[in-house]
Amino acid sequence: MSEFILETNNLKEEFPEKTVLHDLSFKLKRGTFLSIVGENGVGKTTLIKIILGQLKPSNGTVTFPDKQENIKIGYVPQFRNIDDEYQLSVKNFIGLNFSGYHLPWLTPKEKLRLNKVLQQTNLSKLQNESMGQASGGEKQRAYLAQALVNEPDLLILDESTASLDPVAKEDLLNLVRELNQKTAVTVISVTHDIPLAQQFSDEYLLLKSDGFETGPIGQLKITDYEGGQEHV
Ligand SMILES: Nc1ncnc2c1ncn2[C@@H]1O[C@H](COP(=O)(O)OP(=O)(O)OP(=O)(O)O)[C@@H](O)[C@H]1O
Repeated sequence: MSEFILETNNLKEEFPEKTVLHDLSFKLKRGTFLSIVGENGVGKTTLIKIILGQLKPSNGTVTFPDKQENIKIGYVPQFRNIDDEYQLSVKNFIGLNFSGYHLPWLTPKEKLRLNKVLQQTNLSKLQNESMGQASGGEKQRAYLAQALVNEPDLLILDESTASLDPVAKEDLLNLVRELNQKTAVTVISVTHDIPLAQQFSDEYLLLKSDGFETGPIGQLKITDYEGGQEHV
């Protein structure tokens, strides 16, 4: 198994109005918690879409040294509220994401996995509650649990804590960090919250309008971030 889960080489995305990602090359070590930061519009979500294979870069490549088909990716979206009337239980909501989900019941193996993920995300007690009645932080933990059911090698959080209150933000990231340290799942977190990135990550990737910077999180200075504090 390679030491690296993915690497990008000279990535560039040319949109009609704008070019983002300027010969972006970096290697991500397995087990790392990487925060991707940068101003609005510098290409953070574009990079995630390229990694997920949803968008083809205009130039450059993303490669998975251990072959793409062997790498499972879990994705946690930005928080979106779910209608109060949404009746699906927390447990069934999480189960929706099992790959090969096509039966109205779960296999014994899937049930075991679901119970483990419910425990890992502190949702066991809430499993039979309806998603509509869960708090914002609980809903977001359910999205995290959905991303975890297929035992991903790489977990991608795309501004997943934005719109949560400060306590729920920290709870979610504490959980992700614990999973990262216990199970060695690699984490990529896109965020505008520099203090939280500094608290929870190992490495950073700062995208800029004309380039990028990467290194250990201790080297990321708030002043490096164009716009600084006003975006925190
Ligand atoms: N499909 C597209 N066609 C044309 N332009 C696009 C497309 N997707 C993104 N862009 C433009 O590319 C730039 C980068 O978008 P992207 O969503 O990757 O930025 P971001 O860094 O994630 O921003 P934010 O912090 O606001 O979420 C933006 O100016 C956006 O308008």
